[in-house]
Amino acid sequence: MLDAEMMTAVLAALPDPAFLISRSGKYVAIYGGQDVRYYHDGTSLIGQYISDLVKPEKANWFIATIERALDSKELLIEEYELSNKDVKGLSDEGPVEPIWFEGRIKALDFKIDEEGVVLWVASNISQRHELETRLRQQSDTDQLTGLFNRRRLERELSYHFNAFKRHGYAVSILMFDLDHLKLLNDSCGHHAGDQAICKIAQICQESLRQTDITCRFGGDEFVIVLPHLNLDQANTTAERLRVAVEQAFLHNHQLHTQENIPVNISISIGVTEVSNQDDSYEQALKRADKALYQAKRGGRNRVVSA
Ligand SMILES: Nc1nc2c(ncn2[C@@H]2O[C@H](COP(=O)(O)OP(=O)(O)OP(=O)(O)O)[C@@H](O)[C@H]2O)c(=O)[nH]1
Repeated sequence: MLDAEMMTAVLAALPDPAFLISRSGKYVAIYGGQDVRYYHDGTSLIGQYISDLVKPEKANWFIATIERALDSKELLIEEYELSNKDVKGLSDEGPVEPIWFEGRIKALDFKIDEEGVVLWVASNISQRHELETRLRQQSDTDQLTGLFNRRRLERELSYHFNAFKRHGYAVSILMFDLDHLKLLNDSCGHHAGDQAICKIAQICQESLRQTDITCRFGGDEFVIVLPHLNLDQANTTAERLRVAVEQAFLHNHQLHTQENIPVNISISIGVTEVSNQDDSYEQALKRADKALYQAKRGGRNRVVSA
């Protein structure tokens, strides 16, 4: 059997720090987590209160989580970010960058100083978190342009469609397509076609608001979701974008065929606003697609709304 001394040694050897924290947020004890590559020494925290050590917003979250663990008696698993700069009184020795933690929090069935206590094991998951973030970004991003891809667009449309239904704020959609890209590819080469696609992506990013969501839908088709813009405002935005593309290629990025004939690049845009009659975002997207088709049929380099 293990004696008390052995138990103390076992607890001290725990790879991840394990805190005992009371309902009021007092650090009662800490065990393990002594590898400075992963953790800061937390012994200076003992006897102190979370609310005195971290900013109010974060402290409130810690206290609420402790209360939830105590009241539910369930094992809670929570991810959170913390830097030693966020916690008063921690030494500088240890990781420099903020750490992503996975906290495993469980109520203990005894009290200390008449207060419920939880065991809070904080594991450093920064590497895993960074990998997850990178993978999520990659799976949401179009490789050529760096814009969001169709998969991410569907998520955004779904989110804003539901928000429209619930909160009633306007949501508009632009769908646009390069004019005569095939001709450009054939006369100037595929690389010039790629360059034109990238330049247009850049123009979108420069001329739209940060809250607008620009996506490469596929090939030479793009979709932009404009939260909080009604049809009139979306038409104005579309026209501004059309002109910006036309002007950019006319003045700064004029492309030429191998015979040195200038090639004018333009886009055709379909615009629509999500309406109460729409049962799904797909209906609105189809409307924008039809308007785009009309813009092409009407002679290209124009905006049509539906
Ligand atoms: N360079 C390049 N070309 C692409 C890419 N994706 C699609 N295309 C080409 O873009 C052309 C798109 O064809 P369409 O949209 O039907 O026709 P278009 O020539 O653009 O003519 P309109 O859209 O009718 O004005 C096809 O020839 C595709 O091969 C890409 O990533 N790079």
